Amino acid sequence: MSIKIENLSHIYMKGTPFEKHALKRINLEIQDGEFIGLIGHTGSGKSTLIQHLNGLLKPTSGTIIIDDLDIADKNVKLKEVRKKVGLVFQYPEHQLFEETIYKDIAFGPQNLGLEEKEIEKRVKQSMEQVGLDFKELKEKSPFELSGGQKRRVAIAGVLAMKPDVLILDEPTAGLDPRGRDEILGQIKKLHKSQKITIILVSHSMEDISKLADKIIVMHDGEIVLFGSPEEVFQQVDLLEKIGLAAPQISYLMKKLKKKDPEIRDNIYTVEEATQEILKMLRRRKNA
Ligand SMILES: Nc1ncnc2c1ncn2[C@@H]1O[C@H](COP(=O)(O)OP(=O)(O)OP(=O)(O)O)[C@@H](O)[C@H]1O
Repeated sequence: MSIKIENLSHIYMKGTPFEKHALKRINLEIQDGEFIGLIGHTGSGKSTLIQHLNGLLKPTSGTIIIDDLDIADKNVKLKEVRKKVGLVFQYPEHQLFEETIYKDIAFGPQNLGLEEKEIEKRVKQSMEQVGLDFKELKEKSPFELSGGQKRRVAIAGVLAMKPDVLILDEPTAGLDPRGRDEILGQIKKLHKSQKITIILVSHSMEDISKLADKIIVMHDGEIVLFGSPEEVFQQVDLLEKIGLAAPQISYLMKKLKKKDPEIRDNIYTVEEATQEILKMLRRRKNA
């Protein structure tokens, strides 16, 4: 499902002393099935942008067309928009409230008025899609699960609505490295198997670079970069100016790899880069 945003602006508390121009004439086109990473500092406008995509926020001006549907149009029902676009909020496990995992995931489809048989099918499928065992876990309380598993239940709840676009706001926030890897692995699998459009919001260039086909970089309410990871990483000066320095490491390590092919791929942190450079120096010493 394609998304086309034209001249989208959003001003919070317009006309008050607290007025905030959170989105400034955003233009963006996302193609069906793309995996998009959305990155930017706190306050750059990421959450404001994604909340427009499922109708939670209305534009101050501009249009958002999702699959030929102008979702800002007053006549378009929010229920229709939510069926197309699933949004997983930050810390979605805080919104789990039913006594069993089944009931929690079934909540959305029940609201759609689906038959019990279809609901069960969807709960089962969406649990499988996030790597949770249906039989073993369906009657358990969500609160018996680990942080990462709870989050997967919350994601399954959104998947059970069968959205064409899945937006995840900081899905790895607050998880330990294992939980992070699990969630990212599941999201990657999901994209591959379901071919849905995914927008992954993150502060971590590392997470995003591992998964996304294209990266959107936001700064102060504007999209300052939009392109493949390779294209975005090459804009070293701009990224440095807005304080997103990490991709520089990846970019420089790629350059270094041309001189020493044994350097491994996908290095995004200072620690990893240091390790690889030390290994490279050792290799040279032993050569
Ligand atoms: N409900 C609101 N009322 C007023 N201002 C708001 C509101 N929500 C966000 N803002 C402001 O709008 C700007 C963009 O905020 P937004 O939450 O979209 O940024 P973000 O990039 O998602 O940040 P984070 O990474 O912290 O989630 C910020 O300056 C923020 O303070």
